[in-house]
Amino acid sequence: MTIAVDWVVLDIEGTLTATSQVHVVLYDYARPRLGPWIDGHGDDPVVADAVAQVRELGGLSADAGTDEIVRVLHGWMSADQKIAPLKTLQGLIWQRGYAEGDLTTEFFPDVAPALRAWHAAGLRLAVFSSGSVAGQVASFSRTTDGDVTGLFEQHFDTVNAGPKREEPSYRTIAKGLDAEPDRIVFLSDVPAELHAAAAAGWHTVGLARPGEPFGDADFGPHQAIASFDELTLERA
Ligand SMILES: CSCCC(=O)C(=O)COP(=O)(O)O
Ligand SMILES: [Mg+2]
Repeated sequence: MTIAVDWVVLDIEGTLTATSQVHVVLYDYARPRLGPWIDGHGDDPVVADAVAQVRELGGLSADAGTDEIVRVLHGWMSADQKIAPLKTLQGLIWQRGYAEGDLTTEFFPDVAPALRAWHAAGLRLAVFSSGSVAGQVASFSRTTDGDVTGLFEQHFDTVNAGPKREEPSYRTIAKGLDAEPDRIVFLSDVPAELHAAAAAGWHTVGLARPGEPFGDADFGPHQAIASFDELTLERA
């Protein structure tokens, strides 16, 4: 499959990394650290704002303590609800984890060679993930394929773009990239995300990676591939 575009926008979980990299490695790392992080960073306005959002969205009282907040956050993680204040707090914890060498991102084997080839061919790379921008950048800074942060020009999350399954988020990103929608391709493992991107006029490619949650999914009108090796991208 060959597609000619200027921008390649990539999802992370299920597209660049195995789902277990997020749900097991990263979630297990964040889980016991949420409470201590909240207690240790009460002066950080980002943390204070996230905590206030957890109280509101989690139906807690305004004076709910850290234990109650952590219980809500753990519940969201168990249900894999990618709610913005949870992603913000996780991102801060992961940022520290990568900086201290506790965490390393493992990409699928086809990913780093493809990213480097597309970048070398003049394609511009960006990310759209539910993971916070801080978490995205940190996770690219220390991978089994080295530091790949320099390959990416822009990062989008549910805070600066919006929900991944809603068309307006993709219009916001296209504006941020200063690109016409038909000059952008979105790569994701989640059909509902691809539907939203296609509704905004983007090219779409589904990742049906064997053994992943969406490995056998019905990608409908979207072309589906099992590996980046099956995809040729050219600069428009
Ligand atoms: C270090 S970013 C981790 C990714 C993450 O937290 C996540 O929820 C992945 O969601 P995606 O939208 O990339 O499927
Ligand atoms: Mg995904």
